[in-house]
Amino acid sequence: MVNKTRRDSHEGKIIWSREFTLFDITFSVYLWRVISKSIEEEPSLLNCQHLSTFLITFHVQVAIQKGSPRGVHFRRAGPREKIYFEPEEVRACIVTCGGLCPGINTVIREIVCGLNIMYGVQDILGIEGGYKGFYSKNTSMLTPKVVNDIHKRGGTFLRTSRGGHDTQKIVDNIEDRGINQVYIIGGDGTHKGASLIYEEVKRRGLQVAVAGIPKTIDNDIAVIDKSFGFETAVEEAQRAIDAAHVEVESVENGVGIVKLMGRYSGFIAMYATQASRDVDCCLIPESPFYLEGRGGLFEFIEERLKENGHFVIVVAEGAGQEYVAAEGHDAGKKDASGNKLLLDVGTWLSDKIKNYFTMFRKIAVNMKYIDPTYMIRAIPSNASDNIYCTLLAHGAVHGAMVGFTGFTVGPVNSRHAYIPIARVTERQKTVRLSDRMWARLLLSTNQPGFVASDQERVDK
Ligand SMILES: Nc1ncnc2c1ncn2[C@@H]1O[C@H](COP(=O)(O)OP(=O)(O)OP(=O)(O)O)[C@@H](O)[C@H]1O
Ligand SMILES: O=P(O)(O)OC[C@H]1O[C@](O)(CO)[C@@H](O)[C@@H]1O
Ligand SMILES: [Mg+2]
Repeated sequence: MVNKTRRDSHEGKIIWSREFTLFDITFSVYLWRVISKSIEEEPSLLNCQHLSTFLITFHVQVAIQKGSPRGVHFRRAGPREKIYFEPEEVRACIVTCGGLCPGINTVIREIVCGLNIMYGVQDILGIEGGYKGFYSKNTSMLTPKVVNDIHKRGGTFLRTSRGGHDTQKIVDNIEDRGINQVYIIGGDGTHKGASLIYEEVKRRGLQVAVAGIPKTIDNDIAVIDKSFGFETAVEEAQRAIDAAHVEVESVENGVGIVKLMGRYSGFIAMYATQASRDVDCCLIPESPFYLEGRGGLFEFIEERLKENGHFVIVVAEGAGQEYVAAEGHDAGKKDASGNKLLLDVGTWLSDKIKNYFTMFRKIAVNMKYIDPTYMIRAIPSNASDNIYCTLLAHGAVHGAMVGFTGFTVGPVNSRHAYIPIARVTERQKTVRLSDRMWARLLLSTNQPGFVASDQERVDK
């Protein structure tokens, strides 16, 4: 399927087996001059001598990210005519870090099968238990047979962890084990770690490809259109919302709350609300809200209870953290990776609504609080995420085999591309309140915009 490279061992350089014609070279130089003006973002190469080859196909191989005046261009993901690594010389490893997400096992499976079946790579190691597994655990051998059924299970076959990223120890280990391709599946934190590994590998002059595969159920990774597992999560969230709706419409003054994941980004809550149509109000971290007074949540609940007899709220776990913290709950705790541990906005909101209606409005509300967060995160990916995971894994494999390094993969404006890791770690993706999706949500729920001033809130 691919032309292999020839190794010029005495100089430690890689040269292509096919000689370029003068036309190829002239054309490449011409293309380079024209195209380089518009290339802003490209992944690093393990060896600069590859450049002319890439240029020949480059003009049809870019994906463009909106958001800057000229757009930012990334190389298209996919197989290339020539590869950098001799398959029999590849020793690859795969590691999974951070929280769970539907589809991780599919990505692991497809990296293994992609390497083995498309390129004939035999030597693939599984790093157990996240970054710390590089230096504290034994590795396991991964073959298509070993990973054959794992996509049917949730979680990660390789296990995961937070914390424990020690760049020196990890790269020592990569060097000691003779690993030359590192596949890292994880979220923003994991990619920050991957970036440090890539820098250290480069500093030591190792010919090791470092490839990231973005994973986060929160869909908060910048640049890419969406992250894998997100669709599965939105679909599974419907079951919890349906249950809340059934419960509250079966009783008098039923108020249901469903808490969904989303630390700083309310994508799951926003999409699950839109999909369901049984939700009266969606609260996300990006959109401030308030409870009391004119235009507040309590007023809205009371109106809807009078109108429909029940009310369903979807709240993202990161929403309203400042209110919960203001009530004396300890907000300073962090997990092993340094992420802030969130306070439980679901139980806080439940108590607030119950107290307000029973004590101040003398209305007996029937509260039903559902927290399906881990149930949603632990399931296997649905059909469309499974296909998506396959594209990501194969994209990463093609990129590493061709000699790219320090990159992550993902769709940019629907085109799978190679994105320099630094691009996805510089910011987190959040819901833009000025975007059409949020406007559609407001139209469908007709919830308050929570924009009244303090004065307007009290002017009844
Ligand atoms: N700034 C950083 N530098 C180096 N390593 C980091 C950094 N932040 C996180 N890591 C490492 O990355 C791994 C995963 O990080 P984290 O727990 O934040 O999850 P994540 O990758 O962001 O995924 P998710 O948010 O979806 O759970 C951990 O092992 C952690 O030590
Ligand atoms: O409890 P854990 O496993 O640390 O993970 C919880 C966090 O992980 C995430 O799912 C991100 O992976 C967040 O939405 C959530 O706050
Ligand atoms: Mg994270």
